[in-house]
Amino acid sequence: MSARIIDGKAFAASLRERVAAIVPAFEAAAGRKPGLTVVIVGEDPASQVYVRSKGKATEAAGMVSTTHRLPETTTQDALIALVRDLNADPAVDGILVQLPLPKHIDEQAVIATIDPDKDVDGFHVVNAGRLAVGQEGFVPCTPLGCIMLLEDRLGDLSGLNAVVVGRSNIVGKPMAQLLLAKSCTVTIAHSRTKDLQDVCGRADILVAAVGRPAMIKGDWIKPGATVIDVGINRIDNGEGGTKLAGDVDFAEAIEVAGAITPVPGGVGPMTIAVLLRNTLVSAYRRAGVPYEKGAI
Ligand SMILES: Nc1nc2c(c(=O)[nH]1)N[C@@H](CN(C=O)c1ccc(C(=O)N[C@@H](CCC(=O)O)C(=O)O)cc1)CN2
Repeated sequence: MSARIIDGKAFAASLRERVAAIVPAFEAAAGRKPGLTVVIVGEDPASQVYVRSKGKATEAAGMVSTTHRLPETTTQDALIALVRDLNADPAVDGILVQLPLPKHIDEQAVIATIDPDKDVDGFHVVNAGRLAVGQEGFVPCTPLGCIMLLEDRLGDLSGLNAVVVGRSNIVGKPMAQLLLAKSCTVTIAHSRTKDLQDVCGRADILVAAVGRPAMIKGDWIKPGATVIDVGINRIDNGEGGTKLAGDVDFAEAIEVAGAITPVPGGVGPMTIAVLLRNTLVSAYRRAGVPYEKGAI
């Protein structure tokens, strides 16, 4: 058996187009464009690439993109002061502080400063709480993108056994909450889980978000399962360079799974597409303009 490849790149492109098609209607109703501000501290090369991509995608969708590039030596107080200014700026609908931050800055303290109603990353504890109790808020972009891919592939997810390997605040935990909200039977597994292979083998939906290249082997996967690989690990390509690899052993998994996201080209591109979606939703909510929820 050879699994169907879930084309996250194509799905993300269509989501970005859908968002861009709605932006003019927002502008006509609100008299301004939606605005996303991204803050990056330091020179982490991968973060620089992601932030550039976010800026380009935001502009391509017809929104206002602003990027604050701060030096590695920026103090936590200076970063928090900038976030407070952005909270108070009516033209800013979405604030995103690129992670990871330099070690001398407490990420949680910075995230806690972001106005929850501009927190398009969905990382603020208020948005985590809203997700947990089923209230409207912002949901982290990567897990929401995974749910979109899963529903596109499987339709109704209710009753399915879902296993999420990884318990981070930005992927594992919100992913589990979203699957629960879709009426899946959810297990969160992690590095201390006993019989991890056995736990994974019971999953109709297996989400890997551990950050360990090729950790999930083919014989861990239930035949026909849908596998969502959130891992983006840079590894040696054997020719003196590097390449990206997921948390799932793709060559093995493709022989067993029913469908699987590749790395690259699976979940990754959904992160930025959903960010644009969250920014547009924020703009509508903040402007008090009604919008068709199903459309975005
Ligand atoms: N504030 C945030 N920081 C970080 C987030 C986030 O959602 N909010 N997520 C990641 C990084 N990230 C966006 O910021 C991101 C990661 C990967 C991709 C992506 O498109 N990946 C491609 C491969 C790209 C490449 O060649 O390197 C893919 O998987 O196909 C987009 C965004 C951590 N920080």
